[in-house]
Amino acid sequence: MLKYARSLLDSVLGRKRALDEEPESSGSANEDYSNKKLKVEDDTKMVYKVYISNIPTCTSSAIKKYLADKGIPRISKSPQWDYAIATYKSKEEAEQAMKNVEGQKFKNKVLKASIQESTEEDHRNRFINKANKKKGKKNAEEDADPNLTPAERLANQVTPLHKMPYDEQLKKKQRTGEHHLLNFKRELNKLQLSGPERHQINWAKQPGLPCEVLEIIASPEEEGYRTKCEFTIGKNFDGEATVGFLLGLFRLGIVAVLEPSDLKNIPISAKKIAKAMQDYVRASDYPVYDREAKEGVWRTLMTKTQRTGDIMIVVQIKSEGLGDDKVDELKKDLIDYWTVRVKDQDIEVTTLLFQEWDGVSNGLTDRAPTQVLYGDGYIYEELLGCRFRISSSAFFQVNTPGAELLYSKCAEWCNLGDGRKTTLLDICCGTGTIGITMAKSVDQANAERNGIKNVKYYANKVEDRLDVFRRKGDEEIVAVLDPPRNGVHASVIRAIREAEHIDKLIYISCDAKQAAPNFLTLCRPQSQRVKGLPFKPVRAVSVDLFPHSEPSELMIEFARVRPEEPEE
Ligand SMILES: C[S@@+](CC[C@H](N)C(=O)[O-])C[C@H]1O[C@@H](n2cnc3c(N)ncnc32)[C@H](O)[C@@H]1O
Repeated sequence: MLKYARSLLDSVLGRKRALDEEPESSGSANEDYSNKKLKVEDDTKMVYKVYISNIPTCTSSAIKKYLADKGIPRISKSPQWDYAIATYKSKEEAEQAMKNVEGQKFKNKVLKASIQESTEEDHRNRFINKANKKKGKKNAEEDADPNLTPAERLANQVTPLHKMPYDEQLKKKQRTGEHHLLNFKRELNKLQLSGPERHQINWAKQPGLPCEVLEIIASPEEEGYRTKCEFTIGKNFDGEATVGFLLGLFRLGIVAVLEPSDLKNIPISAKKIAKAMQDYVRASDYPVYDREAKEGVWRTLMTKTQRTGDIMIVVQIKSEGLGDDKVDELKKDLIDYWTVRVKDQDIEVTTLLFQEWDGVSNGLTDRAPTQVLYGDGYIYEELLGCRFRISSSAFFQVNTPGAELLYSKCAEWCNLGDGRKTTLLDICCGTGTIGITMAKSVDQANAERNGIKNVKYYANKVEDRLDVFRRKGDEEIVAVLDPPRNGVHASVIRAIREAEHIDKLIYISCDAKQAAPNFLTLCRPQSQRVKGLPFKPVRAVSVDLFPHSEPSELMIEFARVRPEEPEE
């Protein structure tokens, strides 16, 4: 009988998601929406930055309050900076701000102030350069190129490989996968080992790659493959309400939102929905949310557009100050818009959801409920002949045909279903796609007969159910671990090692650099702390689920190193 361990039901119930970076700026509460400083109409206009220095580091909220009292309500200040920056559009205002603080004492330090002037365009380009350097982008120079249109800059930011032919992208990703494997081997060899167990990593002493590396598996679709998109609602450089992506990093000062029309990874259906939302917001009486002033109404639009044709739309607003009647009116109008008025644009919404979020974090959040305005709050996707129900917060691979190739390869490596009694542990299973598709494809008759009843789910964090690994029957155990970006808690890897009946672990990683500590714990020689025989990598393959972007999935098969087997 196959049995599947489900570690977390968050994809069904709705749990954690990464939140955008928080802004460092403080804002005044009552500004006119039409007069935002993010509106850039003339690139030759000047910007005046007041640098206030000699501030103790790690002092953000205190200095913000202090400067606000001195008539400087908006500053940029990071805890590690010993300075703050206030930006003005007029020289007079900047000079006044400088006068207000120059020579003043804050926490026993005498503040200094100076003004730096530049054009709007220089100001913007500097932020773009900074953002790119921070991301280690090689094309930072290119992005600073004044000949690049903002749309080209956005494409470089969101899909940095978009100008590279796809076969070149694949070669690059193949090399990246191999580089991660070599690094992992290098780190393993760096361990200071003195005990007799050090021979357990003799395999890592061999030159070259630590295991067989197969040729990268390409995405079946190169463009428009992203089923899930989260768009920001803000203003473009002309101050018009726009639904798209932020150009650059907000905390570095880039606040313009650009339409996704030129982005290769966004499907036409999602672009169409974003445009329809933009039309709606532009015609609305309510302003878009300003991330700096933390005012306004329209915040985020999320779309999930599946291969089945199902469409989920989630609209997030800041409702503070609107009052219940206005919010109800707005919800009714949204329902009418998305279910009736957009029909002529060939948009057939399956379910519409709504989130009210007054907090400062950007993007959809698990800290506020999501209300279902239309439909039942779910959509469906088909994958390897199985049908999955997806909620608004569910994790589901964003490239369905690519995920099919990944999971098929995983099933091949698991090598279940040739009559042997096997238990598959699908660790961090989310919606359960890996286990369920394998149950079907591996043992079709059995799956049909049982209606995939041979599955058992544990809706917990995997680290809270380590007992599952200890359960031992007479069957073979194969484990698949498909964790979040940063891997799993070391206790999970230690528990897998201690479960000596587990001989094979297929580790799927979307960020092999972050998962490297897990690989090390899995393969390092036995010690007081890390018990159980180690594993070693036997084969690996990259699977590209994100054409035109940097990441790809790296799947590694690890096998238990048994003493009777030569480790070399
Ligand atoms: C990369 S996804 C893989 C999901 C699954 N294989 C699928 O395709 O739907 C990682 C999953 O692990 C879940 N997760 C995150 N932290 C976890 C934890 N501590 N224990 C168990 N699962 C966790 C996430 O919610 C997410 O669903």
